Amino acid sequence: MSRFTLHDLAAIIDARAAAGGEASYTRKLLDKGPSQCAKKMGEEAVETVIAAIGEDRENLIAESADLLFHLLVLLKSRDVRLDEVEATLAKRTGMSGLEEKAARKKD
Ligand SMILES: N=c1c2ncn([C@@H]3O[C@H](COP(=O)(O)OP(=O)(O)OP(=O)(O)O)[C@@H](O)[C@H]3O)c2ncn1[C@@H]1O[C@H](COP(=O)(O)O)[C@@H](O)[C@H]1O
Repeated sequence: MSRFTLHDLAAIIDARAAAGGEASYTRKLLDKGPSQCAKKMGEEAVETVIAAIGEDRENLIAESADLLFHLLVLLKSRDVRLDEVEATLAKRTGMSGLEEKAARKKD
């Protein structure tokens, strides 16, 4: 079985966004606009933090899945593609986190 990736999930989100009329969770959330998508992603981020602090490994995995899904929906709501985020990450490879932070402060 081939590996399911975030790109596969982003493609499903694209398809739901393009599908006319029929109700889907993704489409309903996108129809509420970027602010609601951001609010929902914020909730999922908090739930992920709580799961991490609670040391419940299975819950952390489940909440992380919710968080990544809602991040992709949020990016879609602002027409940002996953590969654009990946390109930014790629530019940072070979640079330490501390160097990256210093470089950002100069911008
Ligand atoms: N990966 C996900 C996924 N992860 C989480 N969720 C939904 O995100 C919601 C999480 O919200 P909460 O945990 O806060 O629960 P809730 O109370 O039901 O949410 P709200 O009513 O507050 O919005 C739940 O309704 C989950 O079902 C997801 N919904 C969809 N997907 C993927 O998107 C595809 C398309 O889904 P639809 O758009 O529903 O067809 C699916 O096949 C999946 O691959």
